[in-house]
Amino acid sequence: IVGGTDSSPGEWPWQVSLHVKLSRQRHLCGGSIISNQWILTAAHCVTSLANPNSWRVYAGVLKQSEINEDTPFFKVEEIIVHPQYKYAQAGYDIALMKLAKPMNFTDLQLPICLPSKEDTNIFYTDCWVIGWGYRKEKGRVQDILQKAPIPLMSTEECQARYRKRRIGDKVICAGYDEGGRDACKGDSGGPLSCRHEEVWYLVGITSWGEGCARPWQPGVYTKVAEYSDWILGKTT
Ligand SMILES: COC(=O)Nc1ccc(-c2nc(CNC(=O)CCc3cc(Cl)ccc3N3C=NNN3)[nH]c2Cl)cc1
Repeated sequence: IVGGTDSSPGEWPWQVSLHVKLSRQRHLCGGSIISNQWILTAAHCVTSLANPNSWRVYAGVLKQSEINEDTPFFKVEEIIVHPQYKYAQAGYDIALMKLAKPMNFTDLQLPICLPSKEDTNIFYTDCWVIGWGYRKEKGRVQDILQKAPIPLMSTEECQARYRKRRIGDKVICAGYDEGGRDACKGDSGGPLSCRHEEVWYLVGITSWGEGCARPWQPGVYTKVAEYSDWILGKTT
């Protein structure tokens, strides 16, 4: 996250850190708890590593330094990538991870609400992007979970800023025309969380952008409300 600040313990209890363990282990992406057995993340996070056994899901953590060989994690039983996904800029950048065992909810690990598909007309005004990603384009993964408030942008405004790309209605853009606050490398798969009438909703999944926090280059997020049928169909 560029231009963010440290989060507090339990501030974003739905945020998870997705680690990959091959020879070494490292944070690869963010993700969101949507039920006691399902994590929602970005397809581009998992297509490189389709083997569920390579993944470790860490919930209830604020700092990456809390994670060591003794830290409990959730194993992944199944990974479901959206069938129309090709690459992030083409959309459908959404995937589900089924945990091998259901988690117990605690103050530090709780699900976030999915927006309903009728939600596409709610104008969210209190949205935050969260993650352990870089604070600048040539940076490194951060220890303390970062948060930044980001205003949503209309599809028309977003298309005007990304002239060479097709910005469809299944993505949502968020950013500042002056730049300065944005997601960055290592944040993808994580939530764009919006609070509406005291309830937090998973409005977007961090997907792509042209650089990080550049002027006129907003972040592009998978619009979760457009996928509620797909999510419910796969998880119930
Ligand atoms: C010790 O462990 C490690 O070092 N781990 C580690 C893990 C992951 C990565 C990593 N992840 C990605 C995937 N893309 C994103 O995360 C954000 C994309 C994005 C989304 C929005 Cl909305 C806005 C802007 C951008 N944007 C554009 N340019 N940069 N960011 N790329 C790389 Cl590199 C690097 C290191």
